[in-house]
Amino acid sequence: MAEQVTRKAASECQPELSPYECARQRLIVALDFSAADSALSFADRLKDQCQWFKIGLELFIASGPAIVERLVERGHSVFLDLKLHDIPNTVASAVRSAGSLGASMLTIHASGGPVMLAAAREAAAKLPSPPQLLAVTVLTSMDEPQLAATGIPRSPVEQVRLLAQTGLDSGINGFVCSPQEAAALRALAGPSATLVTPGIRPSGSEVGDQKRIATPTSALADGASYLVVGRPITQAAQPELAAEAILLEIAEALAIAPTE
Ligand SMILES: O=c1ccn([C@@H]2O[C@H](COP(=O)(O)O)[C@@H](O)[C@H]2O)c(=O)[nH]1
Repeated sequence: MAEQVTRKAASECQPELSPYECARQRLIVALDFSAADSALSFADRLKDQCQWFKIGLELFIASGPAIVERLVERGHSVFLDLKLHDIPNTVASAVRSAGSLGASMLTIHASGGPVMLAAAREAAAKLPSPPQLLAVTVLTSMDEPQLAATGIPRSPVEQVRLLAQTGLDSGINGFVCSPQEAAALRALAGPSATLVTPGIRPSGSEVGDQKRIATPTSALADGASYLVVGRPITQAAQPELAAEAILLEIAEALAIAPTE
């Protein structure tokens, strides 16, 4: 195979980095805004603190693919959270299109099944500089009754394990799960897997529509590679202070118990 560089940032930090620098590499801020200008000015406010930004469906649909390039141009790493879920041929084509934009990570739904996952992996593998594919297991807004309502008679952790095993069997080694399943998924997937956890809530912050949450400290202790935080930072009265408090909590957790 031709030499290929995956645009994945290392989830473990180099030993020479301080815990604070390492924290900067492991926090992903969700830019859930409805316009490019608001997202970019918010990213500029946090530019000295945050390396990673997540672009989700709201921003991507409102502002188009150019938003990825504009964040990358500013020196940021981009997690493109499009949660692709369609027939294998369509997902493979979407991976080819999205994978050329410059994002470092791209999501697909694990529940699309093994054929779809393998098609996505094969499409990514042919790109000159592919993003790391992350398979979304069970959305952090789902609990057991919500799963049951969609015909899934399992607990979230059982369903996360099942979908992650499907991902692993299809050659995918990165997953989105809630911090409550991080320990189980780390045990299943091993130390080299990338575990990205939304549903992060610092103590005392509003939960909103999330169902399976944990603090930054707990998520890291359980083996999360990256922590995704949206509203606790974007909706804070002083986002810089909110981001700083989370970075300090991550840095402290890493200093006490390096997780990788
Ligand atoms: O299971 C999932 C997958 C993705 N997300 C996304 O992460 C952020 C979380 O934002 P908060 O404001 O911190 O709740 C958001 O963009 C979701 O689309 C998720 O929450 N859960």
